[in-house]
Amino acid sequence: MIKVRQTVPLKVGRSQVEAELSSFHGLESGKEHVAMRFAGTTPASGAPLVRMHSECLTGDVFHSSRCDCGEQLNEAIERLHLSGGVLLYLRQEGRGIGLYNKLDAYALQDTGLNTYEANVKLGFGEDQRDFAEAAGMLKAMGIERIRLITNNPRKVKQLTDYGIEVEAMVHTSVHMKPGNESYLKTKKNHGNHQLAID
Ligand SMILES: Nc1nc2c(ncn2[C@@H]2O[C@H](COP(=O)(O)OP(=O)(O)OP(=O)(O)O)[C@@H](O)[C@H]2O)c(=O)[nH]1
Ligand SMILES: [Zn+2]
Repeated sequence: MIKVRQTVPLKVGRSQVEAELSSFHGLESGKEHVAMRFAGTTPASGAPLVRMHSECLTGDVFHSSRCDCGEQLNEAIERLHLSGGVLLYLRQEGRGIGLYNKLDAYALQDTGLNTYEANVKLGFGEDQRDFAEAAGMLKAMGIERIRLITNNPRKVKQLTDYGIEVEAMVHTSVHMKPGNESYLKTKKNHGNHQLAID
């Protein structure tokens, strides 16, 4: 049974907005997933807005050109600051394969494989993430109905299967930049991400 362990106030994001950071007991993976709750300046009525973000050290921290993760994280923090809601920051680097393996996958992508093929070539699944613990974290916070910020239908399906009602999928903007165009196109064409690109 997952329970909230500790909650502390802090300021986050580029605009240093107020949030509450929570850690958890009972995460079987042993990963240090956290949740950040935002009060919102003009909270909307209805189910709370949630962003379930998988860790990407290269994108979130170093603003790597290869992906859109850091931009999506910043966008989510800004939206949650306005509307209120929760950010789950999940320590599932590289779609669950870890940082070192993700770097191997990047090296393979430089030889012509796409992001999914590179995972498979390394002996992993295309996407190894499981969102059971994320669903448990939401329930521990008393949240069972949400609007989810994502373009990824797999996240919606998994949360639904784990007993969270996803009332709406709230898409992020497309964060295309030199270096991540084929990554985004592959997410759309192979991963069925709902991205408004050709
Ligand atoms: N294996 C692998 N992982 C990657 C690659 N590029 C980004 N990632 C990881 O993909 C994950 C992206 O997470 P999210 O942004 O939460 O999810 P998403 O599946 O892109 O879906 P959205 O909710 O629409 O953003 C992070 O863990 C990144 O580290 C890659 O080329 N290979
Ligand atoms: Zn990334």
